[in-house]
Amino acid sequence: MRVYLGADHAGYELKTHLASVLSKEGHEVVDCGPHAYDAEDDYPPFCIDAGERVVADPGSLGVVIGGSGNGEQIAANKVVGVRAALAWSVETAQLAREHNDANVVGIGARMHTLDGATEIVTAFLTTQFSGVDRHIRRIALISDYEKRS
Ligand SMILES: O=C[C@H](O)[C@H](O)[C@H](O)COP(=O)(O)O
Repeated sequence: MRVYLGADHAGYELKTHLASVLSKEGHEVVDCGPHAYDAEDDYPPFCIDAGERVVADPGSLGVVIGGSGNGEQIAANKVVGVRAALAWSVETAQLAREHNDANVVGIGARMHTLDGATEIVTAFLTTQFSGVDRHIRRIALISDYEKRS
């Protein structure tokens, strides 16, 4: 699977770790930056870029990483067609895919160990959307609103 990664300084170490782990697992990882550690950088451009690339590449998924994951999720969700979920456990990551068909996950690197965060991201990447009618209906309501706005 193609996986787009975006972050900021707070997520830089985890992004680097994930790029290595996911590549070894056979994923095609696209690093949307930052490409060097800069303690003063800002997450929006990197997360918006990751979100745009996911939308332009159906079947791909995105991971946006910061200190909390909150701002990263907010930024990615500004891209039309992105459904970014903040996941803080394996279960919330799985539900983001099963119920919400999320195509981007936000992760708070300061909230987890590297291994713990990797487990959450792996759960997100390996879980399928359930395709259940009620979830399709709810996602369509969100998309309809997005198209009207
Ligand atoms: O929601 C935003 C993220 O958690 C950022 O990674 C965080 O705000 C960065 O904080 P600071 O600039 O204090 O390192």
